[in-house]
Amino acid sequence: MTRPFLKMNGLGNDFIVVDARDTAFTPAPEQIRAWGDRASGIGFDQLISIEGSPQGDAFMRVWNNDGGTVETCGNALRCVAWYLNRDASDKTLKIDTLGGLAKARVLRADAKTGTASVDMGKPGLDWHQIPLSEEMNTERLELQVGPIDAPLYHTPVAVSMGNPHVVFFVADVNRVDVTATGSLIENHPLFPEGVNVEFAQIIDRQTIRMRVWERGAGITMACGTGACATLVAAARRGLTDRSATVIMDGGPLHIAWAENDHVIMTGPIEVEFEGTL
Ligand SMILES: N[C@@H](CCC[C@H](N)C(=O)O)C(=O)O
Repeated sequence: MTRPFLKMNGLGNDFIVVDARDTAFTPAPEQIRAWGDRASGIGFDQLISIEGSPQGDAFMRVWNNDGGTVETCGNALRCVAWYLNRDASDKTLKIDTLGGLAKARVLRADAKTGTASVDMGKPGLDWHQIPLSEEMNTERLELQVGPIDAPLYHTPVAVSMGNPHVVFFVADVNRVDVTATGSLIENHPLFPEGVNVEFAQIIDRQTIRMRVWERGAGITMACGTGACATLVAAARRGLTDRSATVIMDGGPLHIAWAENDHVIMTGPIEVEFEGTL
């Protein structure tokens, strides 16, 4: 059976989006890995299917390119919002995910691009079994990768945005070996279900530079849930205001942690091409 898809991205974090509202889509993990391979397949960070939902406008299912199902994806939520509301009518969409219900508004849309704002819900500050202090320090996690003068990574902040994140604050994000360090932390025994890893450098109280190692996908150009987790971690530690721009390799997202505890993510989407699986 053939399936049409859209190749989309949010700040370079890229997806294959399949509309499965009428016909079920249940790809096997090895098939996802083959499609996701950038050398021999189509290449993407996540595979997304849009399904029907009894409690929302749609259900968004997410697989990483290693074939594993995960709870949610912030950048893909903006893409799905654009897909469901391409005329950018003044409408709040409810998009359900395994990580919880998100509410999205499309602020601008044309045939190939758009801007959307997503209420990602409340961050989880006690998502993991690891003992967290008041400051949410994961005090048992400390590691050094590389030569003796390499940076020491320690006391990250653990935040759930529906999916798990640990955020490390560093003096210079350009000195971080994201692949070596990120893959070690993703597979650290403290995180039996794996974890997304953010390395964040505070520029000023409204600006954070962040690089990410995504669970099940490796280095990506941007991570929406990672940007939200980073802002929550920084604001909770008193390093930034509750509203800031998080600049990733693929560009900036605006994140606000509102007084009602909800995290609002605003940023762009882009359509690259369409095709058939
Ligand atoms: N790129 C995403 C997150 C995708 C899932 C993540 N790798 C996980 O395993 O939880 C985003 O924009 O949030």
